[in-house]
Formats: sequence, structure tokens, C-alpha cells
Amino acid sequence: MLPSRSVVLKMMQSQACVEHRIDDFPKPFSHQFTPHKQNDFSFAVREICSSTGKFIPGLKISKVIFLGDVAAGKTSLVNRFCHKVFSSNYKATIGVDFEVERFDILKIPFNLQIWDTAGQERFKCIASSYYRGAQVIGVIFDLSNIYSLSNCAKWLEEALACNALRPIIFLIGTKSDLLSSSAYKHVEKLATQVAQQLGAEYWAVSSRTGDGVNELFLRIAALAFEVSVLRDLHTAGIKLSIGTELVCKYNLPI
Ligand SMILES: Nc1nc2c(ncn2[C@@H]2O[C@H](COP(=O)(O)OP(=O)(O)OP(=O)(O)O)[C@@H](O)[C@H]2O)c(=O)[nH]1
Repeated sequence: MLPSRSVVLKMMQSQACVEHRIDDFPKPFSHQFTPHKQNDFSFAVREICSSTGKFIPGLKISKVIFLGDVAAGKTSLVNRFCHKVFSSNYKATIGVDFEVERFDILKIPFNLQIWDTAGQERFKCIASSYYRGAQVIGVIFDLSNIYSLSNCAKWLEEALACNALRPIIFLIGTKSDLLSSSAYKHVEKLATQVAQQLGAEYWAVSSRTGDGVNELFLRIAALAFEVSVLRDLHTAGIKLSIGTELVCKYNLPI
């Protein structure tokens, strides 16, 4: 699939919009429900991004794929973030769609290539051919439909089988606006157990109200950027003084 003219223009913009500029490490939805416990970019990443002359990270792009059951809310999530719109009408995704969003992270240009895949079984073989090369996998379920949570492990397993390097994984519950707070607490308990089993960071969002959506994408961008810079440094043969925990997590054979 070739990028459209508007996508190419977006990638070439000289600056990201103000909301897409990240200097402080974005927080998780909850510190309790994430395997990524660090409170800041790693020292190596901050240092290399502020240094001049040594290793200059280039124009970077990371691939994010969203998967999950039919009507779980994948397209609505992408549309809320990329176009700031929400529609109550359901229109099935046929195969895949993608968007590119530009960020400036620690003053370095960074793009997220965001793939919205079809949940319908009949389009699965088209969609799954785009799973490869994902740096981030967002497994989506509908907080108001517990059945969609039980399918998340299967969706993730299929996507992981297409990726040699382990991506960063998010488990994202959508439609939080449809639940009372007591109903939400009940689902959260189950969902965070699933997130832990999958090694995923948990989020609850509403594309209708926009609750949590920007915060989620900033977090995705920051974590993807961190891994991308660390991998680049490694490829360039620059020795990293980062903890072994990060080395293992991000598959950085040093
Ligand atoms: N109330 C509410 N409805 C939502 C929300 N997100 C999505 N919906 C509705 O849920 C339905 C399905 O949303 P989509 O985003 O099209 O779902 P999808 O996962 O892309 O579906 P497929 O393309 O079939 O895989 C639509 O009618 C949306 O309006 C939300 O946060 N709140």
C-alpha cells in the first residue's frame, strides 16, 4: 500500500504540532498496570538526543498496529487521535487503513505509522499480511463487551508470530463512556490480569469523549522512540550504558 500525498506531506512537515511535542516522558494509564516502570527516557537516549556531532538520530518511523474483535473501536480510536472526530455509525474496515502522525520527541522528528486492521474474519488474511515489522502492537477490546477481552490473547499470538523482535504491547479497552464506575472497576480487574499475562501496558479510553486518547498515543510514541533510538545506537556500534533490564526487554544484544 503506497502512502497518499497527504501522508507524505505530513511526514515532511518541519515541525510537529504543539500537542505532539514530547520533552517529558509521558505517564502510563496507571503505574500499577505497566511493565514499563521507568519515569523518564533512559540516560543514553536523553544524552544522545541532546548531543551534537556524535550520533544524530535520523528521521525515524515506527509501525504501530491495532488489532482486535469486530467493532471493538479500532477505527474510532485512530480517527479520534488523527482527525479529532468521532462517528456513532459503524463502517467495517476492509483489510487495513493507515495514517502517519508526526511527533517531535526530545526535539528529534519522529513518525508513527498507525495501522488500523479489520476485525472481520473474512478480511483477516489481508490484515494479517501487514502485521510484520511492528514496533508496537495495540490489542483493542470493548470494555462494554467482555467477550472481546477473551479474544485478545489470540489476536496477540497471531501478530507476535509475524514479528521476530518482540514489540511493545498495549492492551486498550475502548468505550469507557458506556460503563458506570462500578461496572468499569469490575472489568478493569479482569482486564489488568489479562494485560499482565500478555506483558502489556493497560489503558482505558473513550473515543467518543476523547478521554485518555491523546495521552495513550503520546505514551506509545515515547516508548517506540526510546526503543528505536536504543536499537539505532546499538546498530551504529555505540556502547550503551543502560541497565540489563532494558537490554533484555528491547532485544539489544550488547
Ligand atoms: N460510545 C462509544 N462508542 C464507540 C467508541 N468507540 C467506538 N464506538 C462505536 O463502536 C462501533 C465500532 O467502532 P469501530 O471503530 O468502527 O470498530 P472497529 O474495531 O474499527 O471495527 P472493524 O473495522 O469491524 O474491525 C461504532 O459504531 C463506533 O461509533 C467509544 O469510545 N464510545
